[in-house]
Order: sequence, then C-alpha cells, then structure tokens
Amino acid sequence: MSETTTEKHVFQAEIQQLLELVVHSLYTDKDIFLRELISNASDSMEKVRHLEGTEKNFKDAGDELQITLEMDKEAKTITLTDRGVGMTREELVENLGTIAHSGTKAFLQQMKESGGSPAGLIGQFGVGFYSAFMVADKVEVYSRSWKENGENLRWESDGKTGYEIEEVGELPRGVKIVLHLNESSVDFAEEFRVKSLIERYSNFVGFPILLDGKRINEVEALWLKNKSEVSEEQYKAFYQFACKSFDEPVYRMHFSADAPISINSLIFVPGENPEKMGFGKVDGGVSLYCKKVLIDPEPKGLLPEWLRFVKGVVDSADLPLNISRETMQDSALVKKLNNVLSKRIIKMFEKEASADPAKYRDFYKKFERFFKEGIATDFANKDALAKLLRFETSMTDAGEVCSLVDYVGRMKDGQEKIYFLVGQNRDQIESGPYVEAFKARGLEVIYFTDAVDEYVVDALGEFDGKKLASIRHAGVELDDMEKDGDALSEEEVTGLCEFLASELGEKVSKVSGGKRLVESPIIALVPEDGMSPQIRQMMKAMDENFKDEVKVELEINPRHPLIKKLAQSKSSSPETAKLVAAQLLDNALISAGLLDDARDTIQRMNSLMEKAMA
Ligand SMILES: Nc1ncnc2c1ncn2[C@@H]1O[C@H](COP(=O)(O)OP(=O)(O)OP(=O)(O)O)[C@@H](O)[C@H]1O
Repeated sequence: MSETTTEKHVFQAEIQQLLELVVHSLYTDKDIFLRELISNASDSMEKVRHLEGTEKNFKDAGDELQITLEMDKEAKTITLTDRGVGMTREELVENLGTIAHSGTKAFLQQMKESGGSPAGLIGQFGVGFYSAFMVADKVEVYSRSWKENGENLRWESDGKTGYEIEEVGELPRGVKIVLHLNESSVDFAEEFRVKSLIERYSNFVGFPILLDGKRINEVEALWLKNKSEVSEEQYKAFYQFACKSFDEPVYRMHFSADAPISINSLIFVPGENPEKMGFGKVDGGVSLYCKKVLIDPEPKGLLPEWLRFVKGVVDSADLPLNISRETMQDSALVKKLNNVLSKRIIKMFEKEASADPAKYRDFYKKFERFFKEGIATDFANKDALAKLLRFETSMTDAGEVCSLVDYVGRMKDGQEKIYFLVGQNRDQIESGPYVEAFKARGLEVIYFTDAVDEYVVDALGEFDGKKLASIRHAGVELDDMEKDGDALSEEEVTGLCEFLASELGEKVSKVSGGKRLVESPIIALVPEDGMSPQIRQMMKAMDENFKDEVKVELEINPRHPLIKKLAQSKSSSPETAKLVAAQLLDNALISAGLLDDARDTIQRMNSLMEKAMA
C-alpha cells in the first residue's frame, strides 16, 4: 500500500446550498434516502452486467451481484455494499462533489422555480446520493473501480463544506457506503425499519438485497418479463401481494412498448367495485416505477381519473428517478404514458367484451359508472369509451344488453339519429307514450336507466357521426304513417288544438295533431332546447328556490277515442271538456315526469269521477 495521503476538497457552491437544504429544511420524507442509495447500487451493478458483455477482460461477476445492508445499533450505522463498477478518484470528485449530474440540477432548478421556498420540496424530490445526509451526519464511501489498477479509496464528508479522499487498504470492486446516523435518525438502525423501507420502495430491484444476510426482495418484477414466462399463479400472487388485493382480478393487461415511450406495465381490473360497496372515492391503484424502483405509489396524472379502479404497475425507463410529484402531473413524459396506457386499457376492455360478452356484462354492471365518468371528463377518450357502454333497447329482451356499435349496425335505411329515452327502468319507459311511435316504425330506442345517463348522453352528443336524440324532446321528425281507423278530419284537429291551446294557455307552447301516437291519446314533448325531466329534478334537489316554467308541446292522437270524443264535447258539454282538457295535460306531464304538484289533478279527477257516475 502506498503512503496514505488525504486530499481535502471543498464542495461546489451549489452542492453546499443543496446540502444545507437537505439537512435543515423541514422534510417530511426522510425514508427516500434508502431508495436512492439502493437505486445507485443497482444502476452500478447493471453497468457491470453490461461490461460483462462488452469488455473482453471483464471477468464474470456471477453471484457477486447483490446489495448487502448491515446495521449496527451500537455504532448507529447503516452500511450498504454493492459489487458494482465502483468509482475512481476522479469519479468520486466528479460525482459526489460537483453538480454535473441531472438529478441535482433538476432539483435546484425546481427550487428556483418554487420561488426559494423549498420546504416540502425535498421530501418529494429525490436528491440522489445527497439524501444520505438527511439521516447521517457523516457519510463514508469506500470505493474501488472496476478499471485496472483501481485505487482503494475512502471518501468522507459531514455534508457541510467539503469532503476528503484518502487511500485505504485493499477493497473488493464496488462501493460500500457507511452512514453514521444523526440523532433524530437512529431508529433507521432497526432491522424492521429498514426492511419495511425496502419492501415499500425497492421490492422489485433486480438484484438480491440482503439484510443481515437474509434476502428481502423476493418478488419478481413480472411486468418486465415476457408474457410467456409468467404463469397464472404468478400473476395472481403478484396481484394479491403487490396490489394488496384479496379478490380475483377479472381482467389483466400485460403490456410493453418502446415507442413513443418505454412502457412495461401490468394492470389488473379488480373483481369488485369498492366505490359501489360504499367505500367512497378510491385512490388510484397503479404505482409508477422506473427500472423496478418505485417513484410514486399514487402518481397523479399517470392515468385519467376515471381509471382509478384499476391496479398494478407501470414502469418506464424513460422517467428520471427523481421526478417530483408536483411536476409529475405536468410532465410531458407522464402525459405520454397516460395517453398510451388509457388507449390500451380501453382496447383491452373492447377485446374482452367481444371475447366473452356475458362476462363483460357482469363486469359492466359493477363498473359502468367509471366509463360514464370517463365520457363526461376525458375528452380524448370519449369516443372510444362510448363503445364500452351497454344498455337495453326497445329491441333487446328485458335484461339483455347491447352496444352503440350494435345499435348503429341495426339502424334502418335512412335513419340518421340514434334515438334514446332516459327513464327509471324498462317498465316505466315502455308504459309511457313515447316509445310506441318508434316501435311502430321499426325504429330502435335505447333505454338509459341510470341516474347519470342524462349527463352522459349530453357529453357524448353523437356516436359514429350520428346525433343522439331524445324522443322526449320535440324536433324528432317522424315519417307520417297511415293507420287504420277513423281519424278526426284536419279541420276538426285544428279546432281541437285551438280549444286546447286556449284552455291550457301559458302552460303549453304549442298543440298539434300528430301521427306519431298509436295507443296513447296525447304526449308532452320537451322543447328541443329545454331541460330534460331528470336534469330538472336534479336542479330542484340542489336548489329549493329553483323555479322553472315548464312549457311543453302537446301532440294529440286524432285516432284515439278519447280525443275524438273531446272534439265533440267541447261544444256539447263544454264544462266536462274543460276538465278533460286540463286532465289530459296533467296525464301527459305525469308520463313525461314533469308534474310537480298533483293537488289540482286529484280534485279534478274527483269531479270527473262524480260526473262519470251521474
Ligand atoms: N453505488 C455507486 N456505485 C457507483 N457509482 C455511484 C454509486 N452511487 C453513486 N454513483 C455515481 O454518482 C453519481 C451521482 O449519484 P446521485 O445519486 O447523486 O445522482 P444520479 O443517480 O446520477 O441522479 P439521477 O437520479 O438523475 O440519475 C451517479 O450518477 C453515479 O455515477
């Protein structure tokens, strides 16, 4: 061994500034130091693997490639050793004393942008090697580079102004870091503490991590493996362990891509919807990794909000390890991930739905609200999501569902719109006067029966270039249809409409004779730009002073016996005719879900019954 000389160095000004912050700021998340040091060790051993393939003289490192951790409670130290490439003297100076590398630069940049108020920033930001000084008041780095004739070196610093480097006795290749824990961090010398940190942040690191001789990271990073190499059992175990789930996933997506961004992902769709089971809004269940190292267990913006029910792992080698949670959401990389992943997941649902429609229907029943939320909030995926909707229609059997794609495929020649009606359930919709005209013409009507459907249809607007049209609203033109049976003459119809319009006055905007009705005498149509009954109910529930003059258009059925009788009795017994006119309007409003106050209706019914029995 050559004569020991100690070189003293002063940290670059920025590093001093950074260390000052690391040590003195009120950080919340000291825990990350171990993640940072383990990732450095793992990166360094990845380099060894690479050298094995490229350097002729590099001898096979074999089983050596592992990270060991030892704790000494007495001495209050944690020692972390790796068998990576190590660092030469120049590299120690360059890497651990200057600000040449990306992580620290980005950190300082962020700090500037945050207007010099760094409290809180550090906890959210990986500051690489320097995070060691969050928990230690002295750090020693023993290092021997893989390069020929590498020196055996010891780097030491108290994280204040500078560091020293000296030569020491023979070392194995790699780096050994000794953290001398500061007073407030001595509990990190406890085995259980370190073990839980490894399990949380570094469970999937690709090299064995040994804690006092025992391997901690047992779970393989399945998402980086080839699908064909993973068994069903392994997937299940991973889902239950890594996603902390107890049920069976319904669907699974194991997806990798290199362009436009590196992605390795393993996504599971759970069997039950916790929001439906009364657990309130759940947090996102997909964690973000960079090369097996956890970046964020609940990354904001990685997936659209509506996909918060899926669970799993996304790993992108393109992400910087120390991306801050605050900037994450705005990061172009995360946006790209979001874009690619959400499209992929939707495609997966589409594929699964056509492969096994019954299974999808059961799944859909539990999770439909998420898709609907997506349609209303995720503009980019709106159209793709619309294909995932399922509903009953006038042409499906009760309990059977179909999709918009099915609907469009069945549209009649010349049909331009997609007809729908929102109601409470199939029976309620079918017992009303609206569907009959469409059924009679062979036009299919979608039955939307979920309370939020009104908003969904509103947000969707159209599908496949065809407008969605509510059959409760005026403005849906139907062809005339000649029907059997005597009808009132045009003149009689006009007379009756005038009578009704003057009787009902303010309450109606228009009365006309139509050919749409088959069984019912009268129908109330909401004006084309008018509020639907569901929205109106909602507004009323939210605001007790909400006032809305309901003015409907009435369409009468000139073939219906009641209408024909009314046309006669308006002159023969005007008293009764007036009562019947008012009652017809109320009946139409009840069918439309628009009658607010039934007191008059009941009184009138009583009078009519009295008359009927006279
Ligand atoms: N265990 C190690 N073995 C070999 N080199 C190391 C080790 N730890 C750190 N280094 C070197 O020191 C450099 C600085 O490490 P630091 O953790 O501060 O930032 P970084 O890992 O480069 O940042 P980023 O996260 O942006 O990649 C590393 O790039 C690496 O070259």
